[in-house]
Amino acid sequence: MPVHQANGSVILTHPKGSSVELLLYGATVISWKAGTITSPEPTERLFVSSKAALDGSKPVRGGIPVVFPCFGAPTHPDHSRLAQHGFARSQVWTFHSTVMDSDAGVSVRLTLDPTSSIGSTYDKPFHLAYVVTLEEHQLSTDLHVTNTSTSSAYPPDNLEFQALFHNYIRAPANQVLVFPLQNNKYYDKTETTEEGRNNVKAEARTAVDVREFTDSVYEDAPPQYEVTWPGGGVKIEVKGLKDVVIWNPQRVAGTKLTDMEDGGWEKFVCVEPGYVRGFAKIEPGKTWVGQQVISVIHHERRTNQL
Ligand SMILES: O=P(O)(O)OC[C@H]1O[C@H](O)[C@H](O)[C@@H](O)[C@@H]1O
Repeated sequence: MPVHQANGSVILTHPKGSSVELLLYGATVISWKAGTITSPEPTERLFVSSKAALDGSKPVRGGIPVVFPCFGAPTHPDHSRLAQHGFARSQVWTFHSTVMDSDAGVSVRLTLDPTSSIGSTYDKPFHLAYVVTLEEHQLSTDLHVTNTSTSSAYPPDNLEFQALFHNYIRAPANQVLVFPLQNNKYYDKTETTEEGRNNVKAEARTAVDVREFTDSVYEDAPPQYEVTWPGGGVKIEVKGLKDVVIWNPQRVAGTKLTDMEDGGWEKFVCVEPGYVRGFAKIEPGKTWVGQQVISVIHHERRTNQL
């Protein structure tokens, strides 16, 4: 059975051996195993802290949490009562359907609609659909956000939101490079003052590393980037997700996270495609789609690109 559901989790298995596990809680992908052409044995590609809560008591520290409708602390009046990163990562989603089940790919759709629990802190009408697609060497996640308002008032009852895929890519953090982001503008959330955090910087490096505590929001990033390390890597292609956040807490911030295993920060880099600078805006009845396709890189790091 290529799509198997049990105890609040959904497991997708591809005929060529790759697999994905996601929780209905937060629609969080907690495992993606895939091989490469030269090393076909399916290998875990995501990091989940051994101290992560997987029982629905708090967002998962690892995998791919879905951030919606605000990134970080809320800054929009519609989000003012929400927690950091919004509610999508801490609500139980509904299994809607198997979208595809073939040699080309195995794909499922989860949905999230307003509930009384969500309504206590967020009252905008919305419908979310999350489609997760597994191929032999590739994982795609698509978030469809619909403004379900039926109001015909003017000005329109727009849905304004941020969205992001918080990918914890399993990798030797101190050897990771992310590129191409040279000359891209970014905001540095490790700055200690509000003024410093709001100050736009230009990325000087040919490739970005996370050997020090890093929390950078790249605005209007390219639609494709690579995350590589000696002997491995992934390529991320995006649609509708104009920004990308690169985060690694290193020891300095990692030890403050109660659900981070000791030294966990050495085992991943978060490369998070999103729409997080400003707000995506959709009119009543309209749908917005944000998509990422993560592929395993088969070649060694191409140093001539750096
Ligand atoms: O601890 P969390 O709420 O899961 O957030 C983890 C991290 O998410 C993003 O990468 C933000 O840019 C960071 O500032 C934040 O620390």
